[in-house]
Amino acid sequence: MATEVDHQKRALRAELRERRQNLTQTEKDNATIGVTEHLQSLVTALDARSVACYLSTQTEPDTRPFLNWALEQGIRVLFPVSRDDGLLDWTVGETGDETQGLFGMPEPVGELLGPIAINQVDLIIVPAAAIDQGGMRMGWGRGYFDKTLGSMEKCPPVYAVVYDAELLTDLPREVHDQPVNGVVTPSRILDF
Ligand SMILES: Nc1nc2c(c(=O)[nH]1)N(C=O)[C@@H](CNc1ccc(C(=O)N[C@@H](CCC(=O)O)C(=O)O)cc1)CN2
Ligand SMILES: Nc1ncnc2c1ncn2[C@@H]1O[C@H](COP(=O)(O)OP(=O)(O)OP(=O)(O)O)[C@@H](O)[C@H]1O
Repeated sequence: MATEVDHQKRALRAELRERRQNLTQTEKDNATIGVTEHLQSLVTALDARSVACYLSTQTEPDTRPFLNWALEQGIRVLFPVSRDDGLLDWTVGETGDETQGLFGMPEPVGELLGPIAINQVDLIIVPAAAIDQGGMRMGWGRGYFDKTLGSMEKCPPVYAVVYDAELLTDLPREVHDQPVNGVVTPSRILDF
């Protein structure tokens, strides 16, 4: 049954999605520069040798320049592959090809490593629609990262990537929602 919080989340997602769609190419290009720089600083500060990170869509802050840098550095990158049971498989995308996964998300093509492969990384970079000042995360509504993070015994640092205007005071919250340790925006890295 859809609850009041479900409705609030849905309305907020629609607003945030529209805002992203209205960004100009110049605004997106400037955001990419900042996000790339801050993701590189984060990986360097944590001395992460392996990271989990998604391939961004057209409207998400662009993770691709960061991913190219990470691969050049010899960092192992695990990419999420959506499964229809709500869990995420992971792949290093050794073929170099990209495809559209479930729901049209971009995914690399490669051997599927299964949900527990995520336990091997030093840093998890997650997509989000918004983050609040306490570090609670709202995603795009399929619960993939809530389930993944909620099932991990020992979780490395988790950072979300959002635009600055998506750092909100308060978010509607459900019991299964998982917080992040920090957030990367075009203008800064924020630790909770
Ligand atoms: N680039 C990228 N890859 C990712 C994610 C992501 O957010 N971004 N995911 C993060 O979990 C997973 C896929 N999650 C998804 C979550 C929701 C919908 C989706 O279509 N949701 C709504 C509409 C969203 C909206 O309001 O704009 C729908 O069901 O119609 C699709 C995939 C794994 N890969
Ligand atoms: N740990 C969990 N176990 C079972 N169901 C869950 C869990 N986490 C989330 N769900 C279900 O998934 C659906 C989406 O949850 P929610 O709106 O919090 O997702 P989200 O954080 O926006 O999505 P995502 O993690 O994919 O970005 C809800 O119906 C919720 O009940």
